[in-house]
Amino acid sequence: MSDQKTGSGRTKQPLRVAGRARKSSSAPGAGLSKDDSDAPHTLRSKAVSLRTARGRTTAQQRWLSRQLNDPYVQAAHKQGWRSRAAFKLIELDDRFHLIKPGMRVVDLGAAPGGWTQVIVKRGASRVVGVDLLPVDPVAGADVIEGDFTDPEMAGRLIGMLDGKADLVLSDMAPNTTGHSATDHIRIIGLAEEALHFAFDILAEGGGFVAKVFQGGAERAMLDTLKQAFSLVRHAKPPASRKDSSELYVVATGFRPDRLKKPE
Ligand SMILES: C[S@@+](CC[C@H](N)C(=O)[O-])C[C@H]1O[C@@H](n2cnc3c(N)ncnc32)[C@H](O)[C@@H]1O
Repeated sequence: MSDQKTGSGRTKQPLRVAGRARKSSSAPGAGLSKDDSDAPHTLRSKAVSLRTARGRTTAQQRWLSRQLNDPYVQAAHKQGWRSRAAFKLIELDDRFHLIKPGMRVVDLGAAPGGWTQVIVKRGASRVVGVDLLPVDPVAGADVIEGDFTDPEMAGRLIGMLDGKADLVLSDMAPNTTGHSATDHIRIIGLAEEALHFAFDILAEGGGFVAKVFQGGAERAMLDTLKQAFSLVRHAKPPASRKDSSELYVVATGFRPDRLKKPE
């Protein structure tokens, strides 16, 4: 990846994690995921094991070849990010100036921890997160394993944060089914849950970012966002693959007074 000039006085190469990237918990030993969060340093060993399988070009091999030739995967490996997804947050933050030193941030769908690394590196003072998958510890953050949609999870995260949040980020993505309408509805469902959680935990003026897929069902969520935040934008960061319908909603300036009170 080419270096990013942030426009906010930040260094061009935003993070250099000392030493080699750690083994990621989201690098599934059993099979390959299409998920682009797959930790880059595990790919070579996957390639070796796939090469031992004789014969046809499988979808896995095509996926692996794409990963190996992806400049973001290579840059993540070199710079010590746990995922290529880290660059998406870097790009979103460079553009929208979301993370400020001393902030309290919630990271939903954190594994393997690329976004968590970025949040900590950019100066957040308190970072809590959750993922279905275990996440190797990130110094300066507390990430738990669990399902965000569990009824007790929101309360657990609120307890861990011990106060209001300045920023709620959701990079959660369900496993794709291949049926785009179904995938769209599932990811919007997760984003909506994240938004309602954000309503409970965000301080006035706070921000909310969530991954969605283009497809239409996000319109209702956008209406809610526009009501509750001063500014709502869409962004597809350059690191987001062009052939993916993924994009992010970025809402800033939370206005709790504008939320409809229950009757
Ligand atoms: C694209 S990955 C996140 C990548 C991460 N932001 C990073 O930079 O490393 C999406 C994650 O969402 C998680 N996820 C999906 N559904 C979830 C749920 N209901 N609760 C918690 N995590 C979930 C998946 O396990 C997956 O690790």
